[in-house]
Amino acid sequence: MDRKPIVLLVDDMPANIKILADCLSDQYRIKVATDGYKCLSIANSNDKPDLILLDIEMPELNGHEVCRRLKQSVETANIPVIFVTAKSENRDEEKGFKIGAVDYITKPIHPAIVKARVATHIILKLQKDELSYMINRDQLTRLYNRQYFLKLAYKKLARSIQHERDLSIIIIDIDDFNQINEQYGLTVGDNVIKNVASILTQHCGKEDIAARYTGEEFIILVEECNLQMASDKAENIRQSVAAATPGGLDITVSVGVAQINLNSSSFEQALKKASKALKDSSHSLHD
Ligand SMILES: Nc1nc2c(ncn2[C@@H]2O[C@H](COP(=O)(O)OP(=O)(O)OP(=O)(O)O)[C@@H](O)[C@H]2O)c(=O)[nH]1
Repeated sequence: MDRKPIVLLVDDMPANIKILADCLSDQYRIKVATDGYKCLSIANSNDKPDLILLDIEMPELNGHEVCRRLKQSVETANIPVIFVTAKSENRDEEKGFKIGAVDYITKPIHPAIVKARVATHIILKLQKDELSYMINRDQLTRLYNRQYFLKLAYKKLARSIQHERDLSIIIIDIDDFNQINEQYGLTVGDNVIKNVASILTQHCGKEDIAARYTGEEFIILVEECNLQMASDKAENIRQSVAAATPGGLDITVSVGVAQINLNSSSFEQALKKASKALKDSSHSLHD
């Protein structure tokens, strides 16, 4: 773990925040919010907390409402919330869990208990993050795997339809890859795949989604990109791979491109089109 986990402390009383921060600042990076809106804004930022300690009774937006909103949004639903509150009745605690909290700490604060509970939930959160990273990625290249790519692609497609933004796909296939394996062995083959993945990542913008689609085939979903732009990008990738001699070998890739018709065609149709374009281009390569 190369970064300190982030704990967000939310309480309208600065004195309470100070007590919690004194318990936790040795081990965690601390962020603070003195109202519910600030908490939601930090939780939705790029530098998200790994855990939120949330007071319940706050003016304007109370802790229950904040927790509900956090759990309703896909952006923030997986951030664990612990209520830290003076409300100590069993039914209060039960309500906290029903809303989606993972734990419930009652005031007055006992530093050792806060530390222990925070440690437990931080470990669980980090393990969960690691697990979902592994589930969604291809182990060799660290690109997204096909299943996760398709999940993200459908979301992106819906967004592109909503905002009427062009969307294109590029398929990239390493030529004669079977021969590389047979001639140089699987380890060299693996390195070639890794190198090609890294080259195409260099051509991807922040909003592009790149994945390992099959063994020696990659796919990129490019947002705000029409057919011509996608073709240019694909050609740049093709030339970069040819120039890079991945693993010391003269590797070439074939590319296929398709723009998704947001009005009529489906994602699957665009995939078929791109695959056909890829086949046509690799046939012409071998003709
Ligand atoms: N080294 C290595 N080989 C893999 C991996 N995944 C799949 N392969 C191999 O990649 C090869 C792909 O073979 P083909 O689909 O015939 O690909 P090709 O030789 O490029 O043929 P075309 O796609 O028709 O141009 C198969 O032999 C797979 O066993 C991997 O992770 N590492």
